[in-house]
Amino acid sequence: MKGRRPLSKLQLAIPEQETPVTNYLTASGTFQDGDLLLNQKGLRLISEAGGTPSNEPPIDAKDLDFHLEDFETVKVIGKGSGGIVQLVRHKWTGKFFALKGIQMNVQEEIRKQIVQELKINQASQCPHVVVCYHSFYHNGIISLVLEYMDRGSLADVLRHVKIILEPYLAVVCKQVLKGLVYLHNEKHVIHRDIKPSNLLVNEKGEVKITDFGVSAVLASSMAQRDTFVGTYNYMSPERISGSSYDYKSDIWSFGLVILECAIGRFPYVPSEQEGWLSFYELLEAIVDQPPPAAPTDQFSPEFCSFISACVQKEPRSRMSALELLDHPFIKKFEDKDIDLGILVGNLEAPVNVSV
Ligand SMILES: Nc1ncnc2c1ncn2[C@@H]1O[C@H](COP(=O)(O)OP(=O)(O)OP(=O)(O)O)[C@@H](O)[C@H]1O
Repeated sequence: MKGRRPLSKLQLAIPEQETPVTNYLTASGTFQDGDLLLNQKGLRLISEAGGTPSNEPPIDAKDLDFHLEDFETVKVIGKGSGGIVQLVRHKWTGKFFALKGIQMNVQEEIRKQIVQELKINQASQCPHVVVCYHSFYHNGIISLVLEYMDRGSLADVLRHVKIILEPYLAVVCKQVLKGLVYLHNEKHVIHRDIKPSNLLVNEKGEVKITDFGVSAVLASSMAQRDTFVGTYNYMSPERISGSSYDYKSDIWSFGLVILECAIGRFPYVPSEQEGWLSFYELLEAIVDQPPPAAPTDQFSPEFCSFISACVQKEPRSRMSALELLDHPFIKKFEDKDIDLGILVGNLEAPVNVSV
């Protein structure tokens, strides 16, 4: 197949920003948008009614101790389309965090959504969603202080282990589904960018969803304008074809990710073929072809049925995250005491530090 591009390069650049970021800066360099103030000292909400800074910031008092200068860089641990992710150490507490920097040269509409999502992010309290402890805005870059996940992402894990066996996958699925139930049923947000690099793992074997804030918003803006940054690979048929979509769109992406973990390759690339697919080939495959399935001769009926329940082309036919938690595939391994820590424990941590 000629003229094909690697899957990882299926990206479009963000167009020039329409409104310069400086338009949103106060004289002191603080970023202000409606009821939100963001500067080097962190995020504050201004009371909706009075328009003056609230006496009660929505974040814990302890978070106010976070200043960018209080972090020292240990090393760069990842690179995304929006910027780099560094492992940093908080000088006063000695604790390690992942500091993710995102360039703010985006259009006003997207910037507004980012700001909105940051509020949701800071309030998030679920053991299966990566905690965002704090956010800074400085010199055109938004920095997020995230919980450090010392085994990286599922994409990193897959690079080492190639495939993940069903018992371990069931444990991964259960945790991701709990995170999705939290996002869908409690926070009422669609993640929009479920993919292997957004599912993070730590040494304890905990799996957590990340990036439901900024990157998800960048991705979601594609439906409204041509500013999509990221990958189309895991997009549901309704979403990639520009139709309206809901929480079930995340379930499609989740099913595709889990199938990829099981078979060791992106499901839309046949095994005999190189990992290359143009955007239009991918679009055609996702929209016009039958959904991918787990090979019945290699996987249990429960697993095949689980994948099928996720990757139904008709969103209404897909199970919800809550329903999937009760699926026989999840139930099958529930009392087996499977420790994912054993699978990821042997993998190299991005750096040799204990958190
Ligand atoms: N909280 C974290 N703890 C540990 N590693 C992380 C953390 N967040 C991100 N990483 C690492 O950094 C990498 C890059 O993350 P980032 O979210 O910037 O981009 P991405 O999801 O890979 O791609 P894109 O920007 O296109 O969504 C991840 O794949 C992961 O390996």
